Amino acid sequence: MSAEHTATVSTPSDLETVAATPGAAKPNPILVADHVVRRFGGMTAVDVDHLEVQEGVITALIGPNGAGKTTFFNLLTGFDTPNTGQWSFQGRSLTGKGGAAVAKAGVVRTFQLTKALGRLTVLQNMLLASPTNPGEKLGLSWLPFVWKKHEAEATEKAMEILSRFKLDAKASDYAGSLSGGQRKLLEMARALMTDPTMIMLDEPMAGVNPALVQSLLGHVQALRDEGMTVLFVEHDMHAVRHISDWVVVMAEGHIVAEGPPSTVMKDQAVVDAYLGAHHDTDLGDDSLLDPEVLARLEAEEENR
Ligand SMILES: Nc1ncnc2c1ncn2[C@@H]1O[C@H](COP(=O)(O)OP(=O)(O)OP(=O)(O)O)[C@@H](O)[C@H]1O
Repeated sequence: MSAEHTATVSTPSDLETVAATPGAAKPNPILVADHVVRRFGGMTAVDVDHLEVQEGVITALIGPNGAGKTTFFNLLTGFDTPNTGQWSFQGRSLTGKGGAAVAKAGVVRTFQLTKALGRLTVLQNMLLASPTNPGEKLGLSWLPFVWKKHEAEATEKAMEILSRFKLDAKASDYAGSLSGGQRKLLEMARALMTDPTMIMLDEPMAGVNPALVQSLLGHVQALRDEGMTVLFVEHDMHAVRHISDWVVVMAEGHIVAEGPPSTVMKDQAVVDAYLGAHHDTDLGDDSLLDPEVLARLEAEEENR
């Protein structure tokens, strides 16, 4: 984290004064995007005029299928190139930077666990996500004591993160043998190997057993409470309503609404376009976030 950002600690209440309008200015924006356009042939997948993501809060990016959410994520994280547009993180331009440079700047995204990664163990997955061996920069990584020290440190860090997500007992299991919920936890755990300032989660609740959704939500909130900025794409509206501090709605490539979940999810245009009949149900039973209940749910999930 840069010096200028350690000085300011944002909390969700800082958003109370922000206007619920597309492109609204935030008190402490960590990511700012302007005029980001991505076309595929004649089709415009993303056309975001202006977006500010507030530091230290959980922002959900929602919208119907094909709205451009994943494409926008890919652009911001250097995995795709826009036709036009600029964006910056902590005041520094990230425009045109590739995935590795974006990660180095402190922005990391989760990826779905692919088949190939499923054939590696949980610990190997974690070590693959570890930042480059510092010895490589100096051309010293071939020296056994340099790489052994790095490997030992990375393993220790990986095991610490795995234990936070209660996956340490699975360290030597093949990642492919994990349940849907455990895979999502591993995706999050992998992302934390780089000590990010901001984490971007692509559908963290997809394919997760409802019992474990509560646990995942708790983990995401814990990251925010530790000061991390979270931006996540999600279709599960209960999850969005329950943990988001701010919601941004995309449709046909544009940002069509943004605001606190209570406001955005009542917006008739958003409800009609997207949320359907169950928009007013909040899954948010905080008693389920009780650590003992969570431990039981996680144990059940593990034994499945
Ligand atoms: N590589 C590509 N080539 C051509 N068209 C693409 C490509 N990637 C995305 N698109 C199109 O761009 C539009 C936006 O897709 P995108 O996946 O970003 O939407 P999304 O909001 O993430 O949807 P979903 O919620 O279904 O994941 C869609 O019409 C999609 O078909």
